[in-house]
Amino acid sequence: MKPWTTLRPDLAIIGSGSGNSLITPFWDDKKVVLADKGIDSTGAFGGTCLNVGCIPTKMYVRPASLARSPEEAAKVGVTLGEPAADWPAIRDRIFERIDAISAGGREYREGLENVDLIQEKVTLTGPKSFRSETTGTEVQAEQLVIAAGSRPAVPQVPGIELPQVHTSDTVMRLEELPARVLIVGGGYIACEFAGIFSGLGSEVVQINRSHGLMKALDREISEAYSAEAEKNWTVKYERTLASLQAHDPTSNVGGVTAHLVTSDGRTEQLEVDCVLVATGRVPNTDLIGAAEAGLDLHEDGRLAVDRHQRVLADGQPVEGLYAVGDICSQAMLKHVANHEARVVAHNLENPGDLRQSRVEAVPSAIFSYPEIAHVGLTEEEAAEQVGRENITTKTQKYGDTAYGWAMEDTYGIAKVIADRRTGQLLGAHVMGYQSSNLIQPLVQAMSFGVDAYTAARGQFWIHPALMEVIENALLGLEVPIPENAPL
Ligand SMILES: Cc1cc2nc3c(=O)[nH]c(=O)nc-3n(C[C@H](O)[C@H](O)[C@H](O)COP(=O)(O)OP(=O)(O)OC[C@H]3O[C@@H](n4cnc5c(N)ncnc54)[C@H](O)[C@@H]3O)c2cc1C
Ligand SMILES: NC(=O)c1ccc[n+]([C@@H]2O[C@H](COP(=O)([O-])OP(=O)(O)OC[C@H]3O[C@@H](n4cnc5c(N)ncnc54)[C@H](O)[C@@H]3O)[C@@H](O)[C@H]2O)c1
Repeated sequence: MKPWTTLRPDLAIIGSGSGNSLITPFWDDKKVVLADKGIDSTGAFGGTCLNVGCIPTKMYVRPASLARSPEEAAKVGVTLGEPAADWPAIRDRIFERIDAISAGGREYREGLENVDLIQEKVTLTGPKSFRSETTGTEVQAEQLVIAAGSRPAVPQVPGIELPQVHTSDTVMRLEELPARVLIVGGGYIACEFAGIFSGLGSEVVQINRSHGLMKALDREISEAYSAEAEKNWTVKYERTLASLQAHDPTSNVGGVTAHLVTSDGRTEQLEVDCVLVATGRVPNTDLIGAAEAGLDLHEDGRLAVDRHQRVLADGQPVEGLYAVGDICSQAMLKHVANHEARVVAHNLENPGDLRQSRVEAVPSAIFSYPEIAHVGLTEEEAAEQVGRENITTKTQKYGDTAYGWAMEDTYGIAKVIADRRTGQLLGAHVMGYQSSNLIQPLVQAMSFGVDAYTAARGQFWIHPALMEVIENALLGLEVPIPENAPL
């Protein structure tokens, strides 16, 4: 065992994902400790988004959607050749870029005189102190930010440890494109990978415990998306994974038999080459020993924070102790973590002028096939919050706009929900081509409090761009026309 060294920095951070951005020039003449154990599967620096999350997944979504071009082209009279996805080339293009960025980020931090990097797992020893058993370092910080993220939740069924079984942390580095993939789960990660693997040419079977996919979304969108997914790959509802058995237990290349159980108790078997488990993510509060350090947790294991992102202990904010990202946020989204990091960066530097993080109009997108984007309330939530009689909704089909005709689109929809008394937008849900971009004017209107009529008529919409689907959705709402409204 190494002798213990004690560091007393002005700022310590656990987590090099969103936490890494907190080391602003303000800290140049002060001492900072950054602790990160690295991504479990690769040891990489820089957290989930860069290494195993948003960025590599979307770099796979792009080739997968290009591989679908022949079906899209055929709708408008163009015949394209049979697509062939070169998985090793796609994988290497993605990770050559990402691994270099991660390595460069680590090297940069290692080279900074004012920053000590602890590249090991650390555990809290008090609200603003932690230790690394491996390096024998104890850190007692003036201010501490916990940005330790989340990890995949894996159901503990027999065979789950087989090498053919993956989470999003490992599946993107497979040697070959699997011919048959079983995807377990009906949420973000499961739906994105179902789109990727089916687009690239794998035979995909997606199973979900209940009926329908993306069930946390507006019901109309969840139903429309599920119907499209069912056309694009095999979806089996009301099934859980009971166990997995390797065909050849001594090899990690052969297939596996997945034993499923239906909700009415029947058993089924599936032969696949690879299993992706995407059944949610858990915050890493247990890994850092948050409860043992006396910090408050939500029921789902997240750290409890106030609007200034200060961590609570016994219901009270601990001065100089902050959290950002998946470890504390209900929405496990990178743009939320980034916003919280900007707020915390300000609060660390200005303890006498604390700012709050914004929780209104948080959008997100599911980059599946089709793509979905949403912001604000679902229709059910809106009806509950303001009364069903006070809401107005409009669902605009892409296919009923000029660009939708050009695309020969058959499934794209944009749904908007507003308060019919004031015209304020309450929620927006878009499914279809480029929905993650199309939704942005609605996020903007909600963020700046622009009513639906003014949002529609107070600006030009380029004709005949696909964005007209959003203009038409807004114009379809039954909302008051403000006095002197734009024409
Ligand atoms: C497959 C996938 C796709 C995604 N796609 C999107 C997307 O398209 N858009 C979007 O907005 N969001 C997406 N997300 C979510 C997004 O990646 C996360 O919300 C975001 O990366 C969280 O950042 P963070 O800083 O909270 O945590 P992380 O980036 O996970 O950083 C936490 C760091 O803390 C380290 N750590 C944990 N415990 C310890 C410890 N005890 N000691 C030392 N170090 C420790 C970890 O190793 C890790 O490096 C996706 C997530 C996944 C998994
Ligand atoms: N594009 C994006 O923004 C993006 C992409 C990926 C992930 N993420 C973030 O990461 C989070 C985690 O993603 P996720 O897809 O793992 O979680 P999720 O919460 O979106 O979906 C989890 C799914 O697993 C199912 N499930 C849970 N426990 C199960 C069990 N024991 N057996 C069978 N099924 C089970 C749930 O019913 C649900 O369908 C998301 O909530 C999101 O915040 C965002």
